[in-house]
Amino acid sequence: MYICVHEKERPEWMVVMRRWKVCPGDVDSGSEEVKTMSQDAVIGIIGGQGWMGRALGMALLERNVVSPERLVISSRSSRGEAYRNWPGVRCVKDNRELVALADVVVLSVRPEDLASLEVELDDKLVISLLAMAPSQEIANQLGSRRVVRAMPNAAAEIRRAYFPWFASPQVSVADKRLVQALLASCGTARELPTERDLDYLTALSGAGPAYPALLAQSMLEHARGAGLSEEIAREAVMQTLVGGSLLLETLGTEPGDMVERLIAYDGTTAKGLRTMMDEGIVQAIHRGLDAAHRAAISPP
Ligand SMILES: NC(=O)C1=CN([C@@H]2O[C@H](COP(=O)(O)OP(=O)(O)OC[C@H]3O[C@@H](n4cnc5c(N)ncnc54)[C@H](O)[C@@H]3O)[C@@H](O)[C@H]2O)C=CC1
Ligand SMILES: O=C(O)[C@@H]1CCC=N1
Repeated sequence: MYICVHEKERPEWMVVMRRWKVCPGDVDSGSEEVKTMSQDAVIGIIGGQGWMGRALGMALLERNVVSPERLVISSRSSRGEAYRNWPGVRCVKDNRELVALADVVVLSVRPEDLASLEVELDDKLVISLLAMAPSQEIANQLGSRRVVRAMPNAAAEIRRAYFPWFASPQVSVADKRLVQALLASCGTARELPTERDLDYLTALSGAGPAYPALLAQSMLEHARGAGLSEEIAREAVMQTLVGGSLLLETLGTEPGDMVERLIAYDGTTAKGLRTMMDEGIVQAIHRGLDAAHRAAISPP
């Protein structure tokens, strides 16, 4: 199935995939590089039934970035429940079989499972989603120097992840175009200049959806304590957090300016914010981000 969208309205992944001849009749046939990374590339996801692996696999299929026949996933059970509506997707248990089939291997197991992976990538392109595992460790463990580290977040499940990535020097320009197109299916993908930035963003955006969840939890507890019904408390918290975030994004306002603007009323908001700041909410957030960052660079 092919999607026809006006050039100006095409999302980034669609523009790139068209360059790889995904849509017939619109081929940049002048580039050998583009031909090499054409629709023939098979994507394998190790851990493709887990939270992140499944989110990426589903996004690739639903957005027609990869056809079912070009997707292979491995899981411990070999049964591809998550992919039952996509019979063309190959689900395997043996990661060596996946590696033999795939041109690009996405690694989406937990960091503690990395050491027990017995595969040899023979310099195939690998995209690791693992937190706390440096490129060098991935290269040593999997036998490929073409390593991309990418950091999704839980919002990949609804295609709203911030998905930064860093490529080792052996990754080619064509590889990078492919990576950007694959990851953009889950939200906003962005190449980073250094691996250091990726480690930092593991704490900020990788872990990020947990932070509004904590805020929502504490607001909800407070609303329940104030005697609101469960239904109204939940609706009020969710609509407020979503609406407030969309307001910042839509207006493009500097967050600090929005805080000042609301404090300037010198009313209820000012009382609430000043108390939270006097109690050390900003320092608590900074200390939390520092701790998550430390964990990202020196795992226990
Ligand atoms: N969940 C999140 O919000 C984020 C996760 N990450 C990273 O993504 C990676 C995956 O995390 P999740 O998807 O949340 O974990 P998960 O536990 O949901 O998924 C991991 C999957 O890998 C499978 N698995 C383990 N060993 C395997 C093997 N040898 N062969 C095939 N499959 C195997 C497991 O059965 C499981 O289905 C982690 O390394 C994590 O650091 C990064 C950013 C955010
Ligand atoms: O908590 C973790 O280690 C992973 C990385 C960022 C989000 N989840």
